[in-house]
Amino acid sequence: MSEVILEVKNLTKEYKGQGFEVKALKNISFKINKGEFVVIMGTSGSGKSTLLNILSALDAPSSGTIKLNGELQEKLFKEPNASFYRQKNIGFVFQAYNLLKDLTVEDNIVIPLILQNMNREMIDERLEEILNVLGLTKWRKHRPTQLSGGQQQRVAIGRAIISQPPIILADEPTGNLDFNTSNEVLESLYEMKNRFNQTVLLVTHDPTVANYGDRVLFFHDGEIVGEYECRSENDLESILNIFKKITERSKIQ
Ligand SMILES: Nc1ncnc2c1ncn2[C@@H]1O[C@H](COP(=O)(O)OP(=O)(O)OP(=O)(O)O)[C@@H](O)[C@H]1O
Repeated sequence: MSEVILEVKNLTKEYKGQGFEVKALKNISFKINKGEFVVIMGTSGSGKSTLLNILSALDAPSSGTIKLNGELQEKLFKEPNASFYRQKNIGFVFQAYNLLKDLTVEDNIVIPLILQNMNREMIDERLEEILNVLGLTKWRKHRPTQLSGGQQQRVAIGRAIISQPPIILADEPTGNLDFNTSNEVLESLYEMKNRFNQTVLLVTHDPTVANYGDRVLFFHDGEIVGEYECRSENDLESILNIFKKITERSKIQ
């Protein structure tokens, strides 16, 4: 039976201010199994960033629970618990790469293991494998400014995966890349997830990107309004159709 890595239950988030109240997440529930690549695809303002912020412990939910690796994350939203939780549990891949510009490719990739005080021999062993799978061996001594956008994002993927965290959260990881580079980066991410049985949750508004997932959850107006199991590379049309229906419905409302 598949092992559940992340379980989100009845999650809500309300933002209240002077004269406004927004329900950014309305009773969201879903599960992700170990090794699954799940994509959250949604219209603008559907609550994708809100969800990622909560899963990263950058923001607290109004109600609901998050279980990661079988552990209920109750006291999560208070520093220093939040930083510790992030370091232990989450690999991040951002749209803007967020690499340290003064460090080489290899030093950027090993940061999470240095923070964990792993011994150098083990670090080097993992580093070689990651550089190899990501095709970055040749660039290992380069600094981020000496790399293309696609190469920088592959470094960020290496950094996210090297500690094999329970989950990788990827926020529009190919938003700054052209179509071909975007596909290359997503193929790298997919290959890495297969190699290490890594669980990935990726957020996007782009159907082509969503097509790389094993499963797509469709978000609209703070709710999960659809789900699609990807079976082959020909899923793009189905994903597009579902997304079109969702956006058309939102125009009617
Ligand atoms: N700090 C905040 N204060 C008030 N409202 C907020 C805040 N952050 C988000 N919202 C509102 O919550 C809703 C969901 O926003 P969110 O940023 O999660 O959407 P999104 O799906 O990530 O959108 P996009 O794809 O455009 O980035 C929106 O209506 C937004 O205006």
